[in-house]
Parts: sequence; C-alpha cells; structure tokens
Amino acid sequence: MRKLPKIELHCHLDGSVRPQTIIDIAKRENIEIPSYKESDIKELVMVKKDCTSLNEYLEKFDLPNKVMQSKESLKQIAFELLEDAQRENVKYIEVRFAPLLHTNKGLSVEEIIQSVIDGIKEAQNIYDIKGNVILSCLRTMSVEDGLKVVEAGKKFINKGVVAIDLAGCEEERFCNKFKPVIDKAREYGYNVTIHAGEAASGQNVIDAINLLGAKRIGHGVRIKDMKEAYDLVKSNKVYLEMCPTSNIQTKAIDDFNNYPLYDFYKDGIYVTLNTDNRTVSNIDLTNEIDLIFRKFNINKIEYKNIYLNTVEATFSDEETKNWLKSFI
Ligand SMILES: O=c1[nH]cnc2c1ncn2[C@H]1C[C@H](O)[C@@H](CO)O1
Ligand SMILES: [Zn+2]
Repeated sequence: MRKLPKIELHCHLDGSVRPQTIIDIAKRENIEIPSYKESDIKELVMVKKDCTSLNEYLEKFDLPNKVMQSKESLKQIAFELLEDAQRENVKYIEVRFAPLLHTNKGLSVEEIIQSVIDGIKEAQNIYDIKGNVILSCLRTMSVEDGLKVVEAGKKFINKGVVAIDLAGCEEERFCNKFKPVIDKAREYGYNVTIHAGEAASGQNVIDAINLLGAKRIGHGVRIKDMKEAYDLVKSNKVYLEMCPTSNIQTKAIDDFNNYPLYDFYKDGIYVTLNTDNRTVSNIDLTNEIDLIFRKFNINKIEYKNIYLNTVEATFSDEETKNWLKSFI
C-alpha cells in the first residue's frame, strides 16, 4: 500500500503538523506550550477515542496554530507535510488552511499564503511531488473576513492557490450566509470545494452545489441519508473528498461497517480518499487506503479507477493531470 501512487485532495495543514515540529518552533520562537516532550504533544494534538463530535475534534487545532504565526514556521510546516506525503508515494497534494488563523503576530494574509506556497515549492524542488493550496474560510467568521481571504488570495490564483473552501463547525443551512464570499471567489477564478454533510445533513450538500457552485464536497457522507442530495451529487458528477477515520472520530458515521465509500463508488459516485488531518487523526493516507481496501475488498482495478477519477478531481493544470496519469 505504501508504494501505490497516491493523490490527496483534502488535508489540513494545521491538523498535520509533526508533534516534534510544534516543540522545535515553540523553543525557537519562545512560545509557551503545555509540554516539550514529543509524546505529550502527540497525545495533546491527537483526538481522543471518546471524541463525541466535530466541535470537540476542532478543539485540537488550538495548539498547532499557536506555532503557526511566523513566515518561517508556516514554510517549514508546509515543507514537512509534503516531505511526509512523498514518503508514502503521494504524487500530488492539495493543502488547505485558514489564513486568518495565522495573523495573531501581525502577519498579513498575503504573507501567510506566500509562506505556505514557499514551503510547498521548496519540497517540489527536492522531491517527486507537487502541491497546491486551498484557502479555507471558517464558518464561524464574518462575511467580511471571508472576503478578506478571497481578496488576499487573488494574486496567487493558479500560482499556488487553486480553490476556496468553507470549514469549521457545521450548522444546518450555513451556505446562504457565505454566498457573497464564494460568488466573489468564483468570479476571480477560484475553484470551489465546501465542507458539507459532515456534522449536518445532506441539505448542506445540496446548498453547497446549488447556491455556491461547489465542484467538490469535503466529506459529504450524510448524503447517504438524503436521496435528493445523493441524486444531485451523482447527476452533477460532484467529487466527494472522503476521510474515513476522521468521520468515525467526529461521529459523522457511527460504525465503520456502514462507511459508504464503496457503496457510493459502485453506484457511480466519484469518490476520493483522504486523511483530513494527519496529526489530529493520527493517520496517513496509506493507513486510510489500507483500512478501506481491507474492509470492502477493493481490488487493484478499482484502485486504478478511483485514482484516475481523483486525477480529474484535482484542481491542477492539464500538464499535472497528465503527469499524474503516468504513474498508474
Ligand atoms: O473535518 C473538518 N471539518 C470541518 N472543519 C475542519 C475539519 N478539519 C479541520 N477543520 C478546520 C479546523 C482548522 O483549524 C481549519 C483550517 O484548516 O479547518
Ligand atoms: Zn476537513
């Protein structure tokens, strides 16, 4: 499984920081953290087995974000994420983060985005992997803040930034509020992916597609309980960015036996497989592929199909897509 060529479309930067790096940056930048022992930090950032909800899961991001407030740290963390990914033969990764979580020490939104792109570029120069950035707006933030992110990221479109996303806690019918933000983003040329149907119903998936023009949906697992949402995803060929372990941890899905990825796939829905958060969920992509493949007896041909669908789901250019196709 480690050797299989892989693509990852849904991976949060702040949820994927190496525990040792949290310590190294804290020491370097004189940031107070609860412990300087790697095992303690790992334990603190990792979600507990008895996590009951997405909101509880989201509490795990406070600690890593403490050490993501300088250009150097952002660049290092982005570099290391690609370094970790290429070790398991990930050829292409779309890295997402919410720029406004990194302004505590005075960095501008543009500096934040530039720093992450710099880290990705550095890794691309050394390793056989490519990456792009997705900018996340948090649903707890205002429309003005969302527009700030869209404006700041504009000059990076197709120069490192490829899409806009809405993340954070999920209320029913959140899409309406953010329509001005996502409309502006689409006008500027951002692709759109939206976290939806994770902690709330398939109605949010319907809204993300119909109101916001989402071409991909983060998670979307709840469409299994709403025919209208399911049919819309299928007929519009919307790609689902599925993240099994994260979905079990946040209780988006009650039982792994009911994980709908393979049913979706067999019915012609375009599924992709992702980690969501490597450190918070304590996994890598190999782990997720292994889990799903063993559980549902997925064979090599099916893997190839999912991989090729995932190539089409990327927000990359044609050259990158052709390059990715050459590995399978
Ligand atoms: O799975 C998720 N659903 C909703 N929001 C999430 C998920 N994983 C991470 N986030 C949030 C917490 C991070 O601080 C933010 C930006 O990466 O995105
Ligand atoms: Zn996510």
